[in-house]
Amino acid sequence: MAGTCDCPMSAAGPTLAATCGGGAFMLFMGLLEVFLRSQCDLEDPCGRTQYRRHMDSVYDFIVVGGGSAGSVVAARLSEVPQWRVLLLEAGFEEPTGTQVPSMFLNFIGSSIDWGYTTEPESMACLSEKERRCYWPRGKVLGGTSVMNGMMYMRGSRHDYDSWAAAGVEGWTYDEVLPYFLKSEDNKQADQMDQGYHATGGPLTVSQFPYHPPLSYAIVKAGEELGYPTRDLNGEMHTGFMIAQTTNRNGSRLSVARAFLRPAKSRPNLHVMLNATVTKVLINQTTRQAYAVEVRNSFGGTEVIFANNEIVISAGAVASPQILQLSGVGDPAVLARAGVKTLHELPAVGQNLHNHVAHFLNFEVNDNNTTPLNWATAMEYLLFRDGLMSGTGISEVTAFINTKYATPADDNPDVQLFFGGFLADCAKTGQVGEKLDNGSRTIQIIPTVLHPKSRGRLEIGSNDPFAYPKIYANYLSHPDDIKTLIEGIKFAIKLSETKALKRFGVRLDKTPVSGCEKYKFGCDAYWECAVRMQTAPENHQAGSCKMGPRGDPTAVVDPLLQKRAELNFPDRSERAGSGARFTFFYTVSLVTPQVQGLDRLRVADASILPAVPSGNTNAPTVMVGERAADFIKQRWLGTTQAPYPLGGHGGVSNVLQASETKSTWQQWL
Ligand SMILES: Cc1cc2nc3c(=O)[nH]c(=O)nc-3n(C[C@H](O)[C@H](O)[C@H](O)COP(=O)(O)OP(=O)(O)OC[C@H]3O[C@@H](n4cnc5c(N)ncnc54)[C@H](O)[C@@H]3O)c2cc1C
Repeated sequence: MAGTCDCPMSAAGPTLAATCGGGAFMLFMGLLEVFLRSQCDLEDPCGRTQYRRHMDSVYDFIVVGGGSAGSVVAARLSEVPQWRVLLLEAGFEEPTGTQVPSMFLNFIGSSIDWGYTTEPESMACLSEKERRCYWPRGKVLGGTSVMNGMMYMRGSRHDYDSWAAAGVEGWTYDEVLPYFLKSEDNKQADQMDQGYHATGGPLTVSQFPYHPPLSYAIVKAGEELGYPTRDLNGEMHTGFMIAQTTNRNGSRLSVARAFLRPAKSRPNLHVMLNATVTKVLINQTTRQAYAVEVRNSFGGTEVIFANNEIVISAGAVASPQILQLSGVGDPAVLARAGVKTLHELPAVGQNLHNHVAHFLNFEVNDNNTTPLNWATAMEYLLFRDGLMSGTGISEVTAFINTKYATPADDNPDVQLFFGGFLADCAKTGQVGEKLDNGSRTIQIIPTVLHPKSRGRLEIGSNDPFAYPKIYANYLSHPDDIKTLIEGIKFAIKLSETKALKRFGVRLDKTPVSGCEKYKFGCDAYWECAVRMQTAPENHQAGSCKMGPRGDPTAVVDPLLQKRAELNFPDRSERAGSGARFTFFYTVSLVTPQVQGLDRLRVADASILPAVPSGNTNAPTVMVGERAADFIKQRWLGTTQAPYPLGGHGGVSNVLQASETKSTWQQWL
């Protein structure tokens, strides 16, 4: 394998044995870990980001959070050699075990997981302890891209066009597509829809090297029900697919690995780990953000100044939390928490939403052995192939229409995820080792793509280390329940196809505890089941919503100030299609910037006004790309300020969210 190990090893992070539950797994998983860490391309001691122990006191740009968006923003800004960029990340380096695709669930609940729980829910997660849903989020360089399922999904044309139709100018599908392409290095571009993929970007995109036989059977089952197998990031968004993923040669490609490691030698990029931003400092006269307060790795507090801008990329939970801690938010919320209001913006933390799902268990005929043993381990260690090089049948996905969606719109309302055949934990690694529960089960997980339920989050105190209160409010809108029930019925129909019957797939009809009083399978039963055993997806979005300038429900602002024609002729060579395509597109010169404040942006999943139809990593990377590009245009490419300067001592774009609707409508 490529790479050299001739550099100091990184800090280990949680061990695989520990992520499997310790004790009984110690010997096999411990040995496996030793072997994995000796593989240079996985451990990558020489390629890893160099981080600093001490910060300078002033930078041009400060990026808060080194996750899916923040890694992109920091890497792209530091392409400008004269800019000094600081990336502050609360977590540490990614552990080597996370590089193995089949271990993708292991790190949930480990020390690299923030491990948020919601406040007690009234209509969902009812069988969870205290009715709280669990929200894993990466606390590590690379953020949640270090613990996600790696599925590369962009969402549909309809998603982005609807944002634009709601006033989020500059974000139609045609306007965002070039930014997906900018990142992409698609290793199978020739097998995908032409004109929708690129090569040569930092983010390697490809199917996993190995597919369990059941993966093929699932897409065949979809065909039996009339759904084509197709590139779901291409022309159409409805159908089945063994998805492409962000893996490189069978190992996880976190966004940090893709974007930050290649930038590790840039002297103008400083990366700090174990550095938690506790607030952003805002000048009350100029209404400009000018510094961040950071708890550094020594436990001390420092103030670091930004000459130009501060970009908050701390994710859908922490970004609104940081704004509120900084005095930006709803005055009532801030007052309750003991934080002085500096800028009234009640939308901060509102509009929080997420895909919502239900796990259906099915039994399958199988020899009932663990898929992780010395044979699969060796296959991975030597060839980066076999079950460890993928996520089992979680690599398959489908976008389908229930009776509530119109197929002609190509705007499916349910995504199916699958689970099973995961080579994750084994006690002995012997061929024939039995699974714990004595039978092989798989899961089909129907997921509501356009949830109408909305939640919110708010800080409960001015302690920056106290988790915010998350009110997810799942399944509070009746349409979400109705759609989910139809998704469940489709999943059962899928299990009854010839293709899946060959594997003996059969629904586990054990009633969900608490729902025994309903006849199994009727709508009332399923409603009870999904409320008891709610599966919150991991696609939290919208808590710093992007909206038209002055929209009181929006936190950040995509106002189109000036149009510019940009040309990326190199895209045509990268398309891998043989067909030349060149994008001439117009872009907003203003990006998600906090409404009414200057030099403060938010760029991460929190700005998505409505969660796209699909997984959220690729859309978040796209947001990072756009943010970096717009910042470059502001500070390098324009001679005039992108915002109209107001009469407030040079204050730009001052517009209080408390202004009336009629005031903000005049901007539309
Ligand atoms: C289990 C799981 C599976 C998933 N599977 C998929 C999938 O298969 N495909 C897909 O597309 N998406 C998937 N997702 C979702 C996707 O990974 C996320 O939507 C995406 O990574 C979010 O990116 P972000 O930049 O908004 O936040 P994050 O990537 O979470 O980044 C936020 C960063 O900010 C840091 N931070 C937070 N607070 C502070 C602070 N105060 N100071 C400094 N740093 C701070 C955090 O530690 C973190 O590194 C999955 C998510 C989970 C949890």
